[in-house]
Amino acid sequence: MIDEIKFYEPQDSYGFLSNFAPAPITLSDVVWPTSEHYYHAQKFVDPAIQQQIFNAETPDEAFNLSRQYADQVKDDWMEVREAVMRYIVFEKFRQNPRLAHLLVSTGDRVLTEHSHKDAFWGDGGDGSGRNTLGKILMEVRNYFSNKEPYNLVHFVESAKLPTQWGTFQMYGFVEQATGKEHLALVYGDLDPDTPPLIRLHSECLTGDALFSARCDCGFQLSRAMENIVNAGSGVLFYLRQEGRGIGLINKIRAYHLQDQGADTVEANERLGFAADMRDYSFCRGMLSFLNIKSVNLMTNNPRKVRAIESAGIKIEKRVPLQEGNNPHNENYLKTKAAKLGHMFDKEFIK
Ligand SMILES: Nc1nc2c(ncn2[C@@H]2O[C@H](COP(=O)(O)OP(=O)(O)OP(=O)(O)O)[C@@H](O)[C@H]2O)c(=O)[nH]1
Ligand SMILES: [Zn+2]
Repeated sequence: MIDEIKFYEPQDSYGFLSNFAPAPITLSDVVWPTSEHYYHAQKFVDPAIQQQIFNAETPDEAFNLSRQYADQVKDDWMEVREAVMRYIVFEKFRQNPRLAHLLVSTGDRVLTEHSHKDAFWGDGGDGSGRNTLGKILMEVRNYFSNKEPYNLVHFVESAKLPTQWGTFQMYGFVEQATGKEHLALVYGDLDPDTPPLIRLHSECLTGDALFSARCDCGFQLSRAMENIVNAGSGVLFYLRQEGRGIGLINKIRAYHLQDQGADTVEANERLGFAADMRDYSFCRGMLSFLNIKSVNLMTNNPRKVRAIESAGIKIEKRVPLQEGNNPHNENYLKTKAAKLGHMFDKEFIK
């Protein structure tokens, strides 16, 4: 059986593939509301008709107008229509990164416009049609599938996550290079022109879920979520980089060495690891999915700041996140400051 996605109505699942889906496309300083509007307007040389189609309230109205003026369609339209469609479908996805991510996330499934009315662009309803639109979408998908940041993570699904601080929208991603599952918890509405308050939180099962006081992770996690809710909007990225990238079992090995006197950096090194094995480059994929170009980043870690910047993300402001200092993590925090360069206030680690 072929794995196929059939789409048609823009409000149905995979409706974003339809030309009727709202997807603003800017060309020569004007904004076309949908690819359908643009496509129909190109049939005419008369600028008045083009303008009328541009102004159509809905894509259905744009379609109907083009039928109304059928006798004025330009002579070579049948020769150029496929090229026009290819161009505008490509622009639709290039200019709407969320849609490009969703397109790439369809993987290698066959995309079919399931249209009873159309056997050229669609499948004709019974599968006998040419599905030219589906083929163009698959070509465009091929292009973005091989391109950063679209190939870094695949978005899978989103759902509500009510918490003690407020209700977040949780987005699930799969990192393409490793198969790891990462989360973005979005609170409130993100404005594309304002850098949101974000936290890139590396997984620490012991601190985040098991209340460990050996580190500051659990305390930072709750404060970060609280801060985001208080700010009115923001994103907590939960990155599956357990143990600074060495994994849970190796972190227990490292803790064992620390119980015997090693510090957090020495323990990693004795196990044959670098002090910090994390790679943040895939974060660009999640940020681009959320249309975030610059951020206010909650962290004390200068390596994280550098890594994020070198992954192409602009840090507008660093927001310190000093939480949970206690007798059990006193040495851990001091080592972080001395060897990893964490920027803590003197009072926090005294
Ligand atoms: N290998 C190792 N990992 C640890 C140890 N203690 C905590 N971790 C891990 O360190 C990571 C902490 O990550 P973050 O909370 O992002 O903290 P950070 O990189 O110090 O930076 P900020 O909190 O942003 O300032 C988590 O993945 C923890 O599992 C340890 O002693 N050894
Ligand atoms: Zn921790």
